[in-house]
Amino acid sequence: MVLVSGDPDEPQLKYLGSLPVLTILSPQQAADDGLLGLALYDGEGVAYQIHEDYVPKADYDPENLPEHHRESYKRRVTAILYLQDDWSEELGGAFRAHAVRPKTEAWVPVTHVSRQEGGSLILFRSDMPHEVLPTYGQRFALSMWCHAA
Ligand SMILES: O=C(O)CCC(=O)C(=O)O
Ligand SMILES: [Fe+2]
Repeated sequence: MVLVSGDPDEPQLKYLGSLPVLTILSPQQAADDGLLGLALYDGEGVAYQIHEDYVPKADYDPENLPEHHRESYKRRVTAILYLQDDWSEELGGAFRAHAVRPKTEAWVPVTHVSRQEGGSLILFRSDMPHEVLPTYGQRFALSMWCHAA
C-alpha cells in the first residue's frame, strides 16, 4: 500500500491536483493539515490493518505516527470516497467497521461491511475502528477528515 506522504511530487497528489473539483482544496495543503489522504492499494493482497483515524490528544505523538495521521487528535468524522472505476466482490478490499473499541477490552464484533464500487462515499465517526481486507485490484480511497476546532 502507498500512502500519500505529503511530498508534492507524489503522483497521487499530482493526480488529485489535476481534478477540477479538488483544485480549490489545494490537496498538498489539505494533506499537510491532516484533512485529506489518499490510500492506493496496488492489488497484490495488501490490506490496511485495523485502526482508528482519531488519536486522543494525550496519545498524539507526531514523531511516531505516519503522516497519514497528521493532526489526527482533531478528527471527528471521516468521509471516504472511492475512486476506482469498477469493483466486484472477488477483488476483496471490503471496508469493515467495528463498534467503538472499549478502552480496556479486545475488539468487539464487526458491525458493518461495505462494498467498494467507485463513486461510493462512506461516513463514520473517526474514533470507530476500521480496516480494509486484502485487496486484489487497484483501489483508491480518498479520505477526508472533518476536524473539531
Ligand atoms: O481504504 C479504505 O477504505 C480506508 C482508508 C482508511 O482507513 C484511512 O485512510 O484511514
Ligand atoms: Fe482509516
